[in-house]
Amino acid sequence: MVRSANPFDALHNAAKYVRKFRGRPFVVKLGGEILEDPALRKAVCTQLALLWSFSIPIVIVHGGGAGLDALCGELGLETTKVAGRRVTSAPVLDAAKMAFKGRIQMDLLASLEVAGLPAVGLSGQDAGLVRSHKRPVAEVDYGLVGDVEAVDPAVLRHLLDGGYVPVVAPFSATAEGQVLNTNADTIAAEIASALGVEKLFFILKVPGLLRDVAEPTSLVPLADLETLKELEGAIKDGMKPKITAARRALQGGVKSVHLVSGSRPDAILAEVFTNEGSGTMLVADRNEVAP
Ligand SMILES: Nc1ncnc2c1ncn2[C@@H]1O[C@H](COP(=O)(O)OP(=O)(O)O)[C@@H](O)[C@H]1O
Ligand SMILES: CC(=O)N[C@@H](CCC(=O)OP(=O)(O)O)C(=O)O
Repeated sequence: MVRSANPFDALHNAAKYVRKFRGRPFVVKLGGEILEDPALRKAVCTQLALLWSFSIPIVIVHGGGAGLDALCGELGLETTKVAGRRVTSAPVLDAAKMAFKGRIQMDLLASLEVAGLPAVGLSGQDAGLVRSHKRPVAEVDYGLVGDVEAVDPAVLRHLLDGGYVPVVAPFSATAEGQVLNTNADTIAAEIASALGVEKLFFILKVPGLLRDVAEPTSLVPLADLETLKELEGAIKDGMKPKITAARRALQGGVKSVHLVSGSRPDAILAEVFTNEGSGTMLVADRNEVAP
């Protein structure tokens, strides 16, 4: 983070962004690796609490892939992921319910509460928030995995209007009531588009989108839909659904998608309140970004 020699300059600069974003919700997706580390989780929640104290409403979508991998290991269930998405049998879906809506969400709610945020836990199943159908079998049978059909953000709007911070676990449900495991990046992007937010954040363990995943200094600070095509070869594993989701959000009207490190104590604040940012900003067309 570039720091100003004069703290009042920094304050003036931050105030510019506070005026811009006040009252306009951000959607923030927290990845499973961050959630599994209590110190990182605490640092992220502290930064989100600061945004909220500046009257920026927040909707959180959480993952939990790493935690579910560990639980499946303990239960003797095999973990299979294809292109960053989990093949989900009935026993794996049961484990996902225990992990995502149970331990992982409750630990996150506790950290948010301690940071001063009035967080309320729900999932895409609640009040028709994320409606889906079972992903059709093609080269891969993903099992009990949902493809999103529609989002009804009414329940989120009620919570935001009441001053709460909704925290959404990565499930969706069919019209017949079948709960389906659904990638958290996908859910975050669909919710961001449905709410018409300006910014969607993905909080990760890595610094952002990297040209070379083995080289943390190869950060891509800004990319648009064209640049993403050129970077296709570098986008692997869990980054694949994230970039697909980011594209979807940008095409759905979200102005910018930010990939930000949750491993650095002030990376989220730097991304929101400084001109330089800290991670990767994705936009539809870089020629339309204000200098
Ligand atoms: N080009 C890339 N830049 C950054 N990370 C990448 C890239 N390609 C693959 N990855 C991997 O994707 C991971 C992020 O996806 P994922 O594990 O699903 O994160 P999360 O659970 O936080 O959402 C990174 O930790 C990194 O290992
Ligand atoms: C279908 C599918 O892949 N669902 C994901 C949902 C959790 C998730 O997305 O967690 P992260 O954001 O931590 O990766 C899974 O089971 O891992």
